[in-house]
Amino acid sequence: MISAFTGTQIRAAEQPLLDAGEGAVLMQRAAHGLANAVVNELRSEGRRLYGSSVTVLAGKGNNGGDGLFAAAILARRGMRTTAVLTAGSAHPGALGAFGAAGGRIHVLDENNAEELAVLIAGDDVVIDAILGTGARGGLGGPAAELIVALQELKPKVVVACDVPSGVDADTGEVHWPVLTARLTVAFGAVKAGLMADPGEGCAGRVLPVPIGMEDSLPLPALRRLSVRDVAAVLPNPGRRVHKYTRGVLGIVAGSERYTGAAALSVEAASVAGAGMVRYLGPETVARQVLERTPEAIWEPGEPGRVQAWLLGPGLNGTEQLQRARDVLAAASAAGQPAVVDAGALELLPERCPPHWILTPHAGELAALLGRGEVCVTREDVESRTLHFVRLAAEHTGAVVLLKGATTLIASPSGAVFSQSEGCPWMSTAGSGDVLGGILGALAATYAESGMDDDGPFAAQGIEPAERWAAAAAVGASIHGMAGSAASAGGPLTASDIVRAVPGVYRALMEHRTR
Ligand SMILES: NC(=O)C1=CN([C@@H]2O[C@H](COP(=O)(O)OP(=O)(O)OC[C@H]3O[C@@H](n4cnc5c(N)ncnc54)[C@H](OP(=O)(O)O)[C@@H]3O)[C@@H](O)[C@H]2O)[C@@H](O)CC1
Ligand SMILES: Nc1ncnc2c1ncn2[C@@H]1O[C@H](COP(=O)(O)OP(=O)(O)O)[C@@H](O)[C@H]1O
Ligand SMILES: [K+]
Repeated sequence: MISAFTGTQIRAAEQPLLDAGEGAVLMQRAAHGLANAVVNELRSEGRRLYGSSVTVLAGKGNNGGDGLFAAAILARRGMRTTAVLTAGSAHPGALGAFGAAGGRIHVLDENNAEELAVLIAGDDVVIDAILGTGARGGLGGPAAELIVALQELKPKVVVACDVPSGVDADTGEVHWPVLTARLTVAFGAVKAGLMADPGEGCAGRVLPVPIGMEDSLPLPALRRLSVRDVAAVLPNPGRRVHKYTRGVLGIVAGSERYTGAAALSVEAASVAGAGMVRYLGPETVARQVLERTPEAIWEPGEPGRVQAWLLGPGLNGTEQLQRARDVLAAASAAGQPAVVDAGALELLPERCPPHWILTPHAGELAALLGRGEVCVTREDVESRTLHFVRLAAEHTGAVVLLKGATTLIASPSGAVFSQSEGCPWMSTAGSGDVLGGILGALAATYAESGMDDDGPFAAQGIEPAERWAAAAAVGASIHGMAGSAASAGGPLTASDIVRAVPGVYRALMEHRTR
């Protein structure tokens, strides 16, 4: 499990060490971690350190101090080093060390941003150490000009010091312009803003470097399940199971207009481990669903028993909407878990049970919040994903899974998970319907006993109030892994994601036995 913390939490954890006069030691550890990361990045490209060039963009705070100390280490190891002081002044000790190691210094001013950008862009590595956790807002003036010009010139390798400057370490909000990093070296722990969009999109790979305050960290603001975590909680049918004990999922999806959504979600649920899928919908749609997944059962009348529901993909028309309304009311009364997507999001009651999982994309989340009189646009949600997903979970009382390049899952208890295994090729029609099917299958499987204190989530130390959010994170992770496997770097269809799901399960099961 990767845990992420806000800048405020990390500063609080550092405080006792700072009070004990250990600040300089922490900074040295950070600088060594950053310098080593630069060395490894160059070596991974088969480059020699000696004679390679690095520029550090250094702000006036401790972030700039970390960058300058790291550059001093690199200068002593044979790199040609340059510093650009973006605020005129810099951490005195670090600047002294940098000068003593033989680094060249430029001071950014109103007139030289473009010229410096051209100079820097030719270097092998650029270290962004302008702003860290102490930033208020983003870059302005000549520093912003420098970053805009540099971004256009596409420097070879950008390594961000702690966070890319301009990314809010607590929230992932981005104050443009930001220099997109290939690697972000995070000191002490990963910052929450590196695991939520749009911040994550600027950070590249994130490498946490311990600096000695890790034992004092509080509960994380955000968590990400690793492959090992997902493997550990994956339902694994025992010898005595049968289809009903494995979990039956009821699906209300599709319509005459959107037949494919029903077909995709039913097939995805079937391959993602549901014991059985009962489909509820018009006969014309059901025929196509069964053609693709003959294993599913069509329920023209009163449906048989289920452990969980998936409602919403491709939902349209009076008859299907009424069916979904009835099922939601029944599921609420019976205390059954439900995954609620797309068209069914409009049918939700004001407060939902905490074991319902809502799966909006940014536009749908804006509409969902609008029902509670929070007027926001899709763009607002996209620029403050962590804030709005939390707000939606708080307002609805349900688990809210916000889809995107990074998928955020907020529990009404306040816990948030972040998964990012997918790839941009997955932004294709029907991809969300497949996710719905996977989540539905997991909900049906976990419904009976998965959430108990002797279940798999408890064994991973996940608190009862966070377990349904963790289950949704498992679904997002499997969906992302299946999409990336199906893509292998190229385009894909939603059907390809479905076909890749069993392979992902197999790989995870193997992981478990290792
Ligand atoms: N605590 C520790 O001992 C350790 C901390 N560590 C490192 O320190 C970093 C935090 O350092 P920090 O607190 O000095 O703040 P930092 O991120 O460098 O930036 C703030 C500076 O920039 C300025 N500034 C603010 N906003 C601005 C803006 N929009 N545009 C322009 N300027 C702006 C602000 O000046 P002001 O405006 O307040 O005069 C201030 O001087 C952290 O990310 C990690 O790298 C590690 O070494 C481990 C040990
Ligand atoms: N850029 C991206 N990178 C990775 N995954 C993405 C990206 N864009 C979208 N996705 C994923 O693709 C799916 C799209 O779902 P959705 O918007 O509901 O599409 P649809 O309604 O067409 O099925 C979500 O699971 C989302 O997380
Ligand atoms: K930085």
